[in-house]
Amino acid sequence: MDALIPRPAREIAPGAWHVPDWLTPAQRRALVTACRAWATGPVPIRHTRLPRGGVMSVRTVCVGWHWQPYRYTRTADDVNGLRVAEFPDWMVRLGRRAVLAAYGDEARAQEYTPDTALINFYDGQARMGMHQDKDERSPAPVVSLSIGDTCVFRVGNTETRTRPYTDVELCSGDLFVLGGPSRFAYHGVPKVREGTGDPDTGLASGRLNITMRVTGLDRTGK
Ligand SMILES: O=C(O)CCC(=O)C(=O)O
Ligand SMILES: [Fe+2]
Repeated sequence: MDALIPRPAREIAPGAWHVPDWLTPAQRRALVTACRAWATGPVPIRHTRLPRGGVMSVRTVCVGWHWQPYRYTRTADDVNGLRVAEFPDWMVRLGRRAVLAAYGDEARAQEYTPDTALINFYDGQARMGMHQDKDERSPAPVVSLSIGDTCVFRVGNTETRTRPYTDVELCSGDLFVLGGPSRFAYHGVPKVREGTGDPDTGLASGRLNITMRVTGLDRTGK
């Protein structure tokens, strides 16, 4: 994003924080490399199939727990039946730093222990409709990291998928945290601005989004 236009950190709705340019260029590159490896296996990245027969336009691969509409399991039963990659400790630490950056609360950051990440890849045509992240049994924040093409991220309210909502431009390196009263707010991605990313990240085109979450499930999935 144009460094001449300052983009201060901003609370978009109560508990919903946008922290522009949070990831360093080195972190962006490292995340692209890690996500590229996860995309190949043990469970390959795929368009998630929806129960009523459609497919999502984004491609998704998960670590820690596998998400399929609308639950988490350890094995990717709707893909190849294999167990997903372990959630790495470095990602727990990154999630804690993200919570600290959003809320400035060291204790809240230290107790944050994400155990799953959904990694979404958007080409220029991909979108995500308004939805709530509600398959987790924990009110802990969702930490979202964006790399590559800029998108329009729509942050709504907890009651309806319609207005009132606020549109935010998420650029490469931006952090967004949905927590507190906005943890279960509707949100979506109505548009990706094709060709706006920085190839130095290692991503030649498209948009990568990583959301870390706390499933609230124990090891057996209960
Ligand atoms: O791509 C984004 O910024 C949001 C992704 C999202 O809402 C999700 O994976 O649940
Ligand atoms: Fe979401």
